[in-house]
Amino acid sequence: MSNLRFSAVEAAISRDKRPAVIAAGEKASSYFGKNVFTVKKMKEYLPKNVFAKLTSVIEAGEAIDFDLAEHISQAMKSWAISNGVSHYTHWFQPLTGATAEKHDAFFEPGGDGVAIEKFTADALVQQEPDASSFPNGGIRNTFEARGYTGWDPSSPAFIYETGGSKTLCIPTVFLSYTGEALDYKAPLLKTLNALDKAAVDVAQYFDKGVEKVFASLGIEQEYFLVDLALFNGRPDLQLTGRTLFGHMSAKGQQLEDHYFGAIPERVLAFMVDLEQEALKLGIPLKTRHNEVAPSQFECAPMFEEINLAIDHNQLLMNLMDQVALRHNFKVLLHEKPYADINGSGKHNNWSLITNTGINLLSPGKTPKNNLMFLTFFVNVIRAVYEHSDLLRASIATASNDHRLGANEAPPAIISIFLGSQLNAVLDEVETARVAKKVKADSQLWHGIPKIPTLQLDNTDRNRTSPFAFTGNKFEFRAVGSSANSASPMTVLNAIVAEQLIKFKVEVDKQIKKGTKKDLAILNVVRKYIKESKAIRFEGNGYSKEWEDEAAKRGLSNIKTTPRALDVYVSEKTEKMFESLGIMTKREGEARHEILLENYFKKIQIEARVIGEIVNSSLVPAAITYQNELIENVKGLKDLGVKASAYKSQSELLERIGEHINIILEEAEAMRQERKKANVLEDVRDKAIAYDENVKPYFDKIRYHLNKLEQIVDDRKWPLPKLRELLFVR
Ligand SMILES: NC(=O)CC[C@H](N)C(=O)O
Repeated sequence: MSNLRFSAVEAAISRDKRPAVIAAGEKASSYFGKNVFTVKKMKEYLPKNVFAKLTSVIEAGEAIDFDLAEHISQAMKSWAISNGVSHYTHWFQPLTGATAEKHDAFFEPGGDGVAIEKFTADALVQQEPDASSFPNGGIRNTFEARGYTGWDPSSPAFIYETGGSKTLCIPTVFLSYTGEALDYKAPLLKTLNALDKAAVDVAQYFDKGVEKVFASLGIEQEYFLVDLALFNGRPDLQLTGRTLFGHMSAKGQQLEDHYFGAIPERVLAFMVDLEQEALKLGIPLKTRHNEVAPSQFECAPMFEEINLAIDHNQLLMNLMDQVALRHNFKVLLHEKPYADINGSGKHNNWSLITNTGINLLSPGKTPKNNLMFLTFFVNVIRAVYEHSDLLRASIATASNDHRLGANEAPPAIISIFLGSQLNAVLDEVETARVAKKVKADSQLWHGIPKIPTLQLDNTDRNRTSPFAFTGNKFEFRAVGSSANSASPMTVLNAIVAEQLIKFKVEVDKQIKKGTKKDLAILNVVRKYIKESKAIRFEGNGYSKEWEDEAAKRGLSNIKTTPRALDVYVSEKTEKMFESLGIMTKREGEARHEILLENYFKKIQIEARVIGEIVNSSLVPAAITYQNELIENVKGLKDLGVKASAYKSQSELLERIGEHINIILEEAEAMRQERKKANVLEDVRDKAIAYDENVKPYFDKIRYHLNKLEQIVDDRKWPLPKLRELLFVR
């Protein structure tokens, strides 16, 4: 078999289909967190008095001083070295979307041929990577390259093992020399403080015992697996993460036989391996299953504190990639690797939890608790209503644009699904007659409907909703599978913090005027319910009626990234981020520029790959077959066979010729549009040009290539077909 396709198919077919699952041989609980420098391990490695000091610092939420950092660095070093670690690195999340690391050895020569293993507080707390080589939106120039990574003690250090080498990874933020955030983590951490303060202030209306509120997050991660050899046979998958052409396999997901089906053994072996590695890193993976599309799967951990959950998800994506290779699989985290079947999301399940263990988005059993629930619930709705465009922007990428609006992924219109029960509750609160003057507490509660205890997930499911309430949390479903969740979660935390601050101002104003506290709260809650009604939608998010209705309600429907991102630099957004101390105007502008740049570069790469595949691979294959047909028809004619006997062959020849011609014409026209876009100076103009003038060619070219794929001799088609990518495993 000569061509790459057939050798790839052969390699994929001959893999061991029933590999033995490598079991850890121990209970998962015995190795959970084995590679994490947990508080328990710190206790083991730190002197008693130092550990006591650390505990009190953590409890008070104070900063760790240098002396304490010195002790921790020594403890960390001893723990790491006793586990066979040779190097350490600051592990950070630049705006590339991936994680970054630069390793340094503990080893240090001392002179006289002796050497020691060294790690100091300095090395733990701060490092200096080159900031200009990372996306920085003009904040850093090549000649002023300095940037800093700074230790985030709220996320524990861990040992990452790869290729027999072990590295101590220290989670850090990444800032420019001038102090601007150049990463996803720094703004997220800032939102946590803002949210904590705003939520505590409101929670104290109900419970003076609440001293801390944190956001929790559980991230469902969808992904595709494809055999490594087949993946390597597709330059488009390799370079862009998605197939840019390929006729849909005759059998796709239409029989719905894959979802929750039995997991193929080869895939299961990968999953078990992944879970074991994840658990060692303290990532609490709990769920695994087949997703809807063929070769699509999902894994999900238990929820955690939001900063940790996001670090863990970033780590998990690395781990998935690494572990998959051991099984000769490639993990596809792209939102839409295959055009006509489901794409992949990263559903973010978000809630608010108090230090007293109360989930503020879980309806309570008593009327008082219900009012607390309603307060937070309605404030989140109001916040999403107010900043829906910003939430849309927070999930906008070139790859997610392909996913939104079809195949169980939410549309670009942001709306909230509450489920019939809670919708009815809000309607009741809105219209209930509440006594103007409350003599006794008991009277007030007439205005608050009894909320039935909602079991987790007992609300109906609406897969077309971007933001759905699921019993005791909100699920932001629009987040793409390859995203760093810190982007949408920074926005969500911030807008809710801003909203809670406004709420308290309004309630306090009423209290000052003499309204009883609970009534004042209820008044403002009712006002918010009325104001934010437009964002609530229970129906089919894909329908044309909803598009029209949403437009009438004033909700925006921005389908592609370049324009969706505009809101990042709107006055409203800048004011919100600045007033909460999360991002300065300059940081916002830099982010906007980085995202636009990322967008046009992604489309530019796709366009180039299409050009290359068309010209050097698929069109030549079609021409080879066309030549065979020409010979065939000529031969028949020469033999004197009557024309009606090769009429279809002649027509086939014509069809092939027409498709080839259109493909070549369109590819050339696309190249010309690219050239025009490339000379545009302004990055927004460039991104829009790529979106509106270059991208439309993709589907046109794909259409004709797919037609060719169906008629050209299968033996001559050089690149793996979708049916092979999706079903050979
Ligand atoms: N079953 C599901 O939840 C499918 C979700 C879908 N894959 C998405 O893109 O979000």
